[in-house]
Amino acid sequence: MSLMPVAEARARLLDGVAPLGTEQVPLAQANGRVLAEDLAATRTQPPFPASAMDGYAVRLSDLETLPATLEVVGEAPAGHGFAGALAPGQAVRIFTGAPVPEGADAILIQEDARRDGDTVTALERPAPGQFIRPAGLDFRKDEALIHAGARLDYRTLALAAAMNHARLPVRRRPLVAIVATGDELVPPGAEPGPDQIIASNHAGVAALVEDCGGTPLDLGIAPDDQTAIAAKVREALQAGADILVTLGGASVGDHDLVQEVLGGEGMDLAFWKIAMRPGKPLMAGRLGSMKVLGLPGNPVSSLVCALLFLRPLIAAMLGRSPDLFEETAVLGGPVAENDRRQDYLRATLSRHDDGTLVVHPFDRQDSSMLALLAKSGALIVRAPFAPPLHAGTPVPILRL
Ligand SMILES: Nc1nc2c(c(=O)[nH]1)N[C@H]1C(S)=C(S)[C@@H](COP(=O)(O)OP(=O)(O)OC[C@H]3O[C@@H](n4cnc5c(N)ncnc54)[C@H](O)[C@@H]3O)O[C@H]1N2
Ligand code: MOO
Repeated sequence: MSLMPVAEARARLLDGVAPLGTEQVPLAQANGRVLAEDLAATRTQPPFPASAMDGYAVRLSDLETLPATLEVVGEAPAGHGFAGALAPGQAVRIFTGAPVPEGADAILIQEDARRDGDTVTALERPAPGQFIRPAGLDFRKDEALIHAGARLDYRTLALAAAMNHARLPVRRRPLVAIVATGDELVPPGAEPGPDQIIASNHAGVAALVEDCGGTPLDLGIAPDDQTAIAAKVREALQAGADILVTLGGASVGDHDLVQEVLGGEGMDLAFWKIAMRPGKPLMAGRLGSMKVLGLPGNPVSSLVCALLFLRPLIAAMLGRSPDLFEETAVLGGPVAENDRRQDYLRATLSRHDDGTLVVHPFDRQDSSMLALLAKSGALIVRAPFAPPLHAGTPVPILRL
C-alpha cells in the first residue's frame, strides 16, 4: 500500500485554513498572544530631544577654551522641561530623560563639571550633540513596528506600551478539544486495573496546544465504543472547537473505531496513513468548520505528530507561518539506511568544544518510549530511503 508523503499530508491539512477572528485584549493579558494587525506608533519617541545623562545642557560655542565658566539659569528634571532658550554663556542643570532646552547642543556630564553656586565650570568639551537623544531616535509616529503574526512577548509588549497602545488586536485562540480513546486508559492519578495503563498523551498534547497559543479543552477518555466516541465528537462540536484531536484508535485493529465514528458523524477525510515514523496511522479531516486530527495512540507517535501537524495547524489559525524550523547538526553516531517512511529519530543534542552542534540518535526508537522523548533535545529528520550515514555527517534536525 502506498503511503502519503509527510509534506503532502501537511499541505492537505493546511489547505484552506484561514486565520481566526480578532479580539481586543488589554496589554496585561496579551503576553503570548498573536498580533492580528500591523501595529503603528501613535506617537514619536522620544517626543523631544532628550538628555541621555545627568549634567548640564550647554552651548558648545561657549566651550572653545577650557575651563569655561557658565551661568546656571535653571533646572530641567525628567518630566519638567526648562521654559526658555539657552543664551550665550548660560547652562541648564539637566537630568536623564528631560527635554533639552533650545539653544543647547550638547550635554556636559556632571563628572566633567565643577558646580559652584549659580555657576558651573566645564572641565571637558563634549562632542556636538553628545548625550542628546534626538526626537524619534527610537521610533516615529505612524511607523509600523510590530507586525501581524508576531507572538507578543516581553519585548514587543514593552514596545507596544511605549507606542501608547493600551489594548491590542490579537487573534482568537484556537480551541482544541482533546479526546483519548481506549478501554485500557485511566487518567493520571487514578488506580489502573491489572490490564490498564495511564493515559499520558492528553497531558502532552494539551501542553503543546498551550505552547502554540491555543486553548486545550479536555474531553477526557472514551472507551472503545462507537456511541461513547460519537458523544465526545458531538461535545467538541457543541463547544465550538476549532480543532478536534483524537488520541489512539487510529490504526487497523478491530477496536480502532475513531475514523469509522467520525465518518458516521459526517467527517470529510483528508488523509489517513502517511509515510512517517512514528505516526503512520495519522488521520485528518474536517467536520463542518472543525478540523479533525486523529493522532496515533503510541505516546511518542502522538506527540511527534502533534509537533509536525497540530502545531502548524494552530499556527495557520493564528495567522503565523506554519513552517517548521529545521537546523543542521552533525551526527554523533551512525544511522542506518531508511525505508519508505520519513523518520524522526529521537536524539540528544550537545556541542563539540569548537561549538559545532552534535546530534546523537538513541539506538532504540520504539514509539512507546516516552522517557527517551523527554531525554531528547532534537529529532533527526531522515528522508524516505535516505542512505546510511556515519558519524560526522551533517543532518537536518528539529529542536524539541
Ligand atoms: N496490524 C497493524 N497494527 C498496527 C499498525 C499497522 O499498520 N498494522 N500500526 C501500528 C502503529 S505504527 C501505531 S502508531 C499504532 C497506533 O495505533 P492506534 O492509533 O490505533 O492506537 P491504539 O491502538 O489505540 O494504541 C496504541 C498504543 O498506545 C497506547 N495509548 C493509546 N492512547 C494512549 C494515551 N492517551 N496515552 C498513553 N498511551 C496510549 C495504547 O495503550 C497502545 O499501547 O498501531 C500499531 N499497530
Ligand atoms: O507510526 Mo507508529 O507511530 O510507528 O508506532
